[in-house]
Amino acid sequence: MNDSESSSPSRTTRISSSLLSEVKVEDAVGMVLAHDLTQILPGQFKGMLFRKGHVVSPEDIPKLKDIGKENLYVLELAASDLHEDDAARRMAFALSGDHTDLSEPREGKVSVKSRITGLACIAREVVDRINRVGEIALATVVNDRVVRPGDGLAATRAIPLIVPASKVSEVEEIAEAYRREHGTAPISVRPFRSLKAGLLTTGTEVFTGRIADKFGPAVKAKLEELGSEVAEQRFAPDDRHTIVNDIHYFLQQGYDMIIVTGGMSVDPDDRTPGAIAEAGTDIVSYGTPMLPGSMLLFGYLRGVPIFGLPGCVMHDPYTSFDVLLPRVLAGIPILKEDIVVMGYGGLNRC
Ligand SMILES: Nc1nc2c(c(=O)[nH]1)N[C@H]1C(S)=C(S)[C@@H](COP(=O)(O)OP(=O)(O)OC[C@H]3O[C@@H](n4cnc5c(N)ncnc54)[C@H](O)[C@@H]3O)O[C@H]1N2
Ligand code: MOO
Repeated sequence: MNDSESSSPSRTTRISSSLLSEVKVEDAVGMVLAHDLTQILPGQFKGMLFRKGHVVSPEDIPKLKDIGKENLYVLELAASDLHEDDAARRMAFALSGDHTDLSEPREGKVSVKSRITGLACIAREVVDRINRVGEIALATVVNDRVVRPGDGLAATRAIPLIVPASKVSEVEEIAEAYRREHGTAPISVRPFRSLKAGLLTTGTEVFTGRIADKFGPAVKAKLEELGSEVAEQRFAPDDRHTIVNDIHYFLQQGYDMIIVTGGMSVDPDDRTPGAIAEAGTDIVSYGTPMLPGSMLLFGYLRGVPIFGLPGCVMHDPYTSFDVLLPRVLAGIPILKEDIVVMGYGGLNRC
């Protein structure tokens, strides 16, 4: 806050080109609140006690004092300024695109939410540029996160109650430039395609029935959760030739994705990576710098995405498969560099 123009009974402050006059709570009966007022009761409640536009009544006075309000603002907004609610609304509108919804402003914040189950697409460079503008805040989830209907993607807020409209215009220009260049908004959601996968479970111990298959149910559950399915599961012993033949069989069936499980590490019986290569796969990466899931292989066999899944995918709830599968389902091509950068932050409980 800047200069104060008078003291008692009310103090007037200039913010940007607007005037904020303070009125003692006792003198505010009949007055219209200029912004939402928040109450925080640690462990119990955090939210609005009074909404912007509320007309102060005598019964409100003790409640206002309980949340520490001795004075309230009367606002004279200049044409070149924006109230926090309008600033947040305009920024959220400018930034958000496909499959998103906007909330109403609450306590100066507008939330951008997903309308569907899909992959959050967040342009990090835009987020950073906007947060360099100053006096405004844009917080988002990380790019490529799986979101469900109603999940938050981003929230916008002005830091002071009043911001120069030029700050918001700057945000709108950054968002518009991104849209022009990329044909999509900086914040959007990509829907998942519904793919049919061929699943080949390797391991002589499973093939011969020594142990029950635990990989099938785990992979099926992961695909179904995102709207895809295992169309057919086959079993193979640890024999390279058989694995190659089964992969080719899946290709002939026209499945959208091929998943081979087990036999991905360093034992002599681990035949899967060699078989996937021999089948003719363009291997993007064998080895993924993430734990669990470091022995995962990803490639394309005549354009069909193919995974080699290590044993941990059957055991650990979150592995490199959970990072890459949603991207494949969203139709995003996986490049070597996408896998290289998974190492930073890629150590999960393992
Ligand atoms: N010396 C090293 N040891 C391990 C390494 C390594 O680099 N050096 N990598 C580790 C990592 S990381 C993983 S993950 C595991 C798993 O690798 P594999 O994919 O080769 O798994 P398998 O050897 O085929 O089996 C391991 C384990 O899981 C059981 N299994 C496999 N498939 C099924 C199935 N369909 N249903 C039920 N159980 C299954 C199998 O019987 C074994 O008990 O390797 C680490 N070790
Ligand atoms: O493929 Mo394994 O993690 O990395 O457990």
